[in-house]
Amino acid sequence: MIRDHCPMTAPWLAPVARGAVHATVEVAGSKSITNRALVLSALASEPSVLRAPLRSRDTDLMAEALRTVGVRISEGEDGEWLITPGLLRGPATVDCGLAGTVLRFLPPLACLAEGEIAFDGDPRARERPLGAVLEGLRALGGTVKGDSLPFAVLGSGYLPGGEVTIDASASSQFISGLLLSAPHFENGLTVHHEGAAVPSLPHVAMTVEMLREHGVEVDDSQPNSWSVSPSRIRPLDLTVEPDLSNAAPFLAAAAVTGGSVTVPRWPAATTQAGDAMRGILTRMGAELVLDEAGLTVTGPQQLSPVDLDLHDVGELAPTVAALAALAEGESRLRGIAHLRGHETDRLAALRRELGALGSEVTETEDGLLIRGRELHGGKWHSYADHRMATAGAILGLRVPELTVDDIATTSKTLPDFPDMWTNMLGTVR
Ligand SMILES: O=C(O)C1=C[C@@H](OP(=O)(O)O)[C@@H](O)[C@H](O)C1
Ligand SMILES: C=C(OP(=O)(O)O)C(=O)O
Repeated sequence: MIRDHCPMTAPWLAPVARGAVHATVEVAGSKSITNRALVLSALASEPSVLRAPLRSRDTDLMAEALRTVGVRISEGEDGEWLITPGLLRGPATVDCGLAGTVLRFLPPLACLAEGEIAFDGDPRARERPLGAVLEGLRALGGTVKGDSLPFAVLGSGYLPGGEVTIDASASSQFISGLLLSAPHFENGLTVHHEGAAVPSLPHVAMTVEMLREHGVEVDDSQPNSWSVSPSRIRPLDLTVEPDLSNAAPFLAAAAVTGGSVTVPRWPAATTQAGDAMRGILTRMGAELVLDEAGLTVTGPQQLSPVDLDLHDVGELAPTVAALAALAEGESRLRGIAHLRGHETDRLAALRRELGALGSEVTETEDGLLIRGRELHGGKWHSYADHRMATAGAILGLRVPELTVDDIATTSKTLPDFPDMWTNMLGTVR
């Protein structure tokens, strides 16, 4: 039986910054890297070690799902995950929660298991786009009952694989999910995308890089086409980078208060989409330094509006929308129609919630126009969306009497968020 994620009932009064925020904030591991690493470790030829993994609802769901299909995952003394691959088998039930990565990365892996693997998740997960993945798996020789959540994969321990064309314009995770399990498809995989542009391509680049780093040959030399040769996956020994998209609200705190926030261990090179915050904050007038201490952002007196195509980095949109609402002038966020299929319809949610605080927001076909205005307090609804909740917290730094209805929903990727936020504000001056 799949349970709904239980929201915290008491509304959270977002703390107001009484001055410029000055803090160093350690941010936990990347969700995207952790969940890819778990899948690859489950399919690797020998046991793997995952150091500093993200522990959150999304990553715990991924680990639990892999355990239910036969993978051994235990925790070491320093919080590292030790992952021992096993024979993949059903019957099993996978709870996807609201995690796009579990929903899109595990059906291909389930096709490699023997027996029936049933999938379900939160009510909203049933609405998130998925059909192209299941159709693609059928075309590759898999047996799938159903076209969206709940559905079941009837595995025979073997998937022929080969060539398939899908429309991945709703989510890059359709491509990443197929690629991650493809080394174990009998004939490997060539997946072509046909349709409007694939969003979030850095996430596909992350998948390709992690596969290559562990001995898998991937050809991504042609646009909209990816080929994976059948191969063994080398075991992982990986230290997970901090989650740069989760770091974004803390950096935003410096930007909106004219303060200064450092996030240690910011990687010099990365495939994480969150790294794009550097360019975005610079365009909004912040100063950035990347050195041995990490990334330090120092906010300007007044944020400048921006015109941004966020197609590649859509998961940053709620944070950027909060910044735009506090900037002077009109900002335009483009290329993010696919956000309508995220944890909630993020375009509608941002329009509604920012509008309710007095912001002037227009929803366009592929984004938002946001005019910075004096805002007033009110109730900020998070719609079970961790990034809506953190966007509310950013606004609350400058807007008194703003309450976030369900701050606990941040546990999807950042379980300590409320304490981290309050501790950061302990160093206001
Ligand atoms: O593969 C991943 O780890 C992700 C891909 C992106 O999904 P979409 O392509 O659906 O936007 C991103 O928004 C999500 O937060 C994580
Ligand atoms: C879109 C997101 O998550 P998911 O992995 O569930 O798609 C996100 O974290 O912003």
